[in-house]
Amino acid sequence: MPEDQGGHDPWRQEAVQMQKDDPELTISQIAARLNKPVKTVKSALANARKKEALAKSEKGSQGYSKEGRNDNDKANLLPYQIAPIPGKGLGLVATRKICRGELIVQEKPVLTASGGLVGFALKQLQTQFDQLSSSVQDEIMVLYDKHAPDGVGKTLSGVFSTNALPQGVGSPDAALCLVISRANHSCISNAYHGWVDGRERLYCDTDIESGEEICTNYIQWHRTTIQRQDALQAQFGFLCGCPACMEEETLRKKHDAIRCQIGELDEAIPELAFSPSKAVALVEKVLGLYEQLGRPVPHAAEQRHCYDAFQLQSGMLPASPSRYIQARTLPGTGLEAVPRAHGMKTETLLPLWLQHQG
Ligand SMILES: C[S@@+](CC[C@H](N)C(=O)[O-])C[C@H]1O[C@@H](n2cnc3c(N)ncnc32)[C@H](O)[C@@H]1O
Repeated sequence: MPEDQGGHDPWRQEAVQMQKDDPELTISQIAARLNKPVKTVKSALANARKKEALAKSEKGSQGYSKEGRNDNDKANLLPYQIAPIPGKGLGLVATRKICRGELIVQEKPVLTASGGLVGFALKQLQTQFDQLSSSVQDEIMVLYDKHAPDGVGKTLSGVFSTNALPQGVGSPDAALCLVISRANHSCISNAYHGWVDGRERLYCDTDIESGEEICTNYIQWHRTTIQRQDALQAQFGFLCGCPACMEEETLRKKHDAIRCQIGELDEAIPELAFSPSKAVALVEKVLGLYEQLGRPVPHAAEQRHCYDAFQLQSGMLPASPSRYIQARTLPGTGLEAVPRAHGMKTETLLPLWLQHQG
């Protein structure tokens, strides 16, 4: 049996364990520690991931239990599993409670392409694909292709355009990841993406209970139900039936209006960079509007708006408006360390900001 095609050598388990213990370790570092070729280790890890995903989805199809697991299992479990979701194909399901702000998974992309999700260079993509091991190629081609809903006639470009994500907000470059690709959409998503050091990250946006589906938001959030549904149908070919889309009409209209208002204020805040007190008042208003939606303020939104408040009040504005808009969406700005309970008055914010800066 070729070295990268399976087998039970102990080093394979050791490689998997090393990656689990320290997700920041690169394959080259693992290979160096095990004294194995990088290609062999890469292939062994991909095989192990595939087996794990398969075992999990088989478990899911045999009847996934919403009750969660006992405490002994919890320590060894990934916080998610890939499982069938009625009406949506496969999806990600929490295997335990996941807390707001927690990192759910971080992945190195298997394919990247410049030129965005639509205009990416197919040749560039195909060249990268051809250089991957056959097991990783298989893992890519089992992902969903929106142009081949019954799985017949899938293409690499179809799989890529269905699943790839921008490398950070507004980036023209796209990346394809094997696990994060399985996250389905909800207009009241409980998870969000971040791009850090060449890796795609999935974070928890609002607390997720064990057995609950982990969903991201595929489209612009600040839109009415009809606008969201039209966009999802056109771009991804499905009709959204999430709890926000299914709300009773009066409530739905009220929430649609709040979403649009948040969108307008969100755009107005960076424009007010040189009137900090007005801008901070808007930040407070936005956070209040989120609360009127009847659920906790999502973690990503709160981080972004607290970042606004800090930058505006401390006068530490990035050089240009576009830099500023980019910076406010970066995950891990550390501002979550500053509780909103402190209020947003300059005299409270400034010392906290300085403390935060070390
Ligand atoms: C990135 S994939 C998500 C994972 C996919 N369900 C799978 O089986 O691999 C996007 C596709 O998932 C399906 N999908 C995502 N969210 C959905 C939802 N809320 N309702 C129905 N289908 C959904 C759509 O077919 C969409 O084109």
